[in-house]
Amino acid sequence: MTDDDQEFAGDLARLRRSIDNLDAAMVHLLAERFRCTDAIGELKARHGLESRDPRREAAQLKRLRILAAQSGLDPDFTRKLHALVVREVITNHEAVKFESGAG
Ligand SMILES: C=C(O[C@@H]1C=C(C(=O)O)C=C[C@H]1O)C(=O)O
Repeated sequence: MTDDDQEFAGDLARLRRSIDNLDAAMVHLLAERFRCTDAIGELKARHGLESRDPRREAAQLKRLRILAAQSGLDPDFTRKLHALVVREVITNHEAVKFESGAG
């Protein structure tokens, strides 16, 4: 192995260790977020509120677009990620509503 090969292998391993740490953090952050949205789903079902809150989502998207631009993340990717997460949250809320007999 040349010095260049060794440097490459070291860089790749170091970067992949960071990615593994970041993936673990993302899983923990998402788990915590779903714990909060599950609790909100229970509250909404109990109080007869709609699962979806378009005004809240619009405010989140506005804020996320700014944060993405500030941190160098593609704002469109941020929008797609938000849509994916919220879609899952709404599915969970609808299930809770149905199970509670409010659906
Ligand atoms: C969690 C809520 O319910 C829905 C899910 C949202 C989210 O995942 O952030 C935001 C708005 C709602 O459409 C909420 O109203 O806060």
